[in-house]
Amino acid sequence: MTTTISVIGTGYLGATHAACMAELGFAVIGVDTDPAKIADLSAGRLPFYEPGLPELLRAHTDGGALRFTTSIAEAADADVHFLCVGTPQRADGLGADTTHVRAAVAGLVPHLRRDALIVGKSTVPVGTAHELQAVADALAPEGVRVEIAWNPEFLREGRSVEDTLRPDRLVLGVTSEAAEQTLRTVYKRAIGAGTPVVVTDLVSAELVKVSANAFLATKISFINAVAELCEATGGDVTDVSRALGHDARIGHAFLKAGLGFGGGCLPKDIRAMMARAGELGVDQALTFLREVDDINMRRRHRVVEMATDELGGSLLGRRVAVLGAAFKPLTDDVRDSPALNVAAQLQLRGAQVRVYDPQAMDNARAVFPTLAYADSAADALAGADLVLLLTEWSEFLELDPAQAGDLVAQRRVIDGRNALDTDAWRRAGWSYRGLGRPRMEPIVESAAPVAATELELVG
Ligand SMILES: NC(=O)c1ccc[n+]([C@@H]2O[C@H](COP(=O)([O-])OP(=O)(O)OC[C@H]3O[C@@H](n4cnc5c(N)ncnc54)[C@H](O)[C@@H]3O)[C@@H](O)[C@H]2O)c1
Ligand SMILES: O=c1ccn([C@@H]2O[C@H](COP(=O)(O)OP(=O)(O)O[C@H]3O[C@H](CO)[C@@H](O)[C@H](O)[C@H]3O)[C@@H](O)[C@H]2O)c(=O)[nH]1
Repeated sequence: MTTTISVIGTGYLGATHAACMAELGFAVIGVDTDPAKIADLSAGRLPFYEPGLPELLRAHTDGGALRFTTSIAEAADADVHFLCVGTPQRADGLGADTTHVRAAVAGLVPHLRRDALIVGKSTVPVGTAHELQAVADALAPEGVRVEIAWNPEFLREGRSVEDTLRPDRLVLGVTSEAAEQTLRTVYKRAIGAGTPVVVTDLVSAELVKVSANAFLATKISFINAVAELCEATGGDVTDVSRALGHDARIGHAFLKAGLGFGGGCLPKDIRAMMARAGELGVDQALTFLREVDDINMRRRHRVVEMATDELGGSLLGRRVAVLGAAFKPLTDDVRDSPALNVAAQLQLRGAQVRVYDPQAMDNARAVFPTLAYADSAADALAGADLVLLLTEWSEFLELDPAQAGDLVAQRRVIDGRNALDTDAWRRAGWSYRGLGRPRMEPIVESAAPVAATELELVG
């Protein structure tokens, strides 16, 4: 008999998980409270940009292994239920809003007709799984036993299919041997021979997830703090980072200095972790995360300062091309996007900003409708006094600096991601500023190289 899986919440995480579970051979039902999202997914249309996912979605909705509904009752007969609903930052503070995970469990459990395993994948404050178990126990129909497990998700947007089908580790927070075996069976086709599986309790599983994101955020802010030092001293953070990364104990990953981290996860998760530590009376353990957050936000202000400085002290009426709106390349996600934050700050200070992003234009318009948007990179560059690269899409890294130079009013670029080929841009007559790097002037090629014989004569 085919195992049936339900996936509750079909956003970036849930839609990916549902399609990948169908790819692994299960019958999958995806449930979401958003009817527009469900209409799109049911028709095989992915309502966001994620490489490789549209093909999986289309294949399995067409093939019948994957279907979607707004009715949680229809999920009741599944063998395993994955919780993938949002846990956004609470409007009234820094903690995570767990309303949706509670609502999902409270919505599902009364419909269950047999024992069930509900597996949390959302990122939650430590202790949530135990609270959900209490909710489930209170609402379970007579004779039905519901077990909550926690299986945190580590996928990265832009690589979510690969990360789901070939995870670098699995964390199974369980309270019974049976739950562990069920999850091992579900993931059997995804885990290669050497994939580590860490089996642990609910609390530790919840903690792994927030700790992983806090560590990644700390690594980025560490190198961005070094960038601040470089800016004060004339050092080049890209060289410092490269040299640091060669130490195998440190590594190159997540050591790229620039505009810092954004997105729907890292910023909210470090704030939620601090808030939870406060609630638990151990806030001192995580006060350093306040610094991590502050360093990160300072980078955004620094780019605005640099832009003002480049334009002689005032942004008023100056034309600024902003390349990038998504929080990173390969996604259309603009949640807490550093690029959009900078674009909005520039506009507030009187600049005429034109933003272009290859995938995130609709989402950007929805969040910042008053910003001006260009139809293409070339359109954004036309007549610009200053160019800002804020999301390192390959389309921008592949721009021909000479052709780009013909479009702008002034050949000045600020590379907020330290990603451009500096020499190529400088040789095309651009002045270049990166973050945590010295200002670089255009390279003027000398017209006639000195002949070797002349050098010998001088020697
Ligand atoms: N996006 C990622 O890369 C990623 C990776 C790992 C973990 N996570 C975590 O996964 C969770 C979801 O993140 P996301 O980025 O997919 O968010 P999202 O906002 O894209 O999706 C959440 C979905 O849940 C739906 N929803 C809310 N309440 C519901 C309910 N009661 N029943 C059914 N559906 C409901 C919403 O309509 C929405 O479609 C968060 O906890 C996040 O921290 C996200
Ligand atoms: O050296 C680096 C690496 C990343 N970033 C920035 O950090 C942010 C986050 O990047 P990334 O972690 O790749 O994006 P997410 O898709 O948000 O993934 C993170 O958040 C997910 C949700 O919790 C987790 O599942 C992933 O493991 C975790 O990497 C982006 O703004 C990047 O531009 C840097 O500034 N420097």
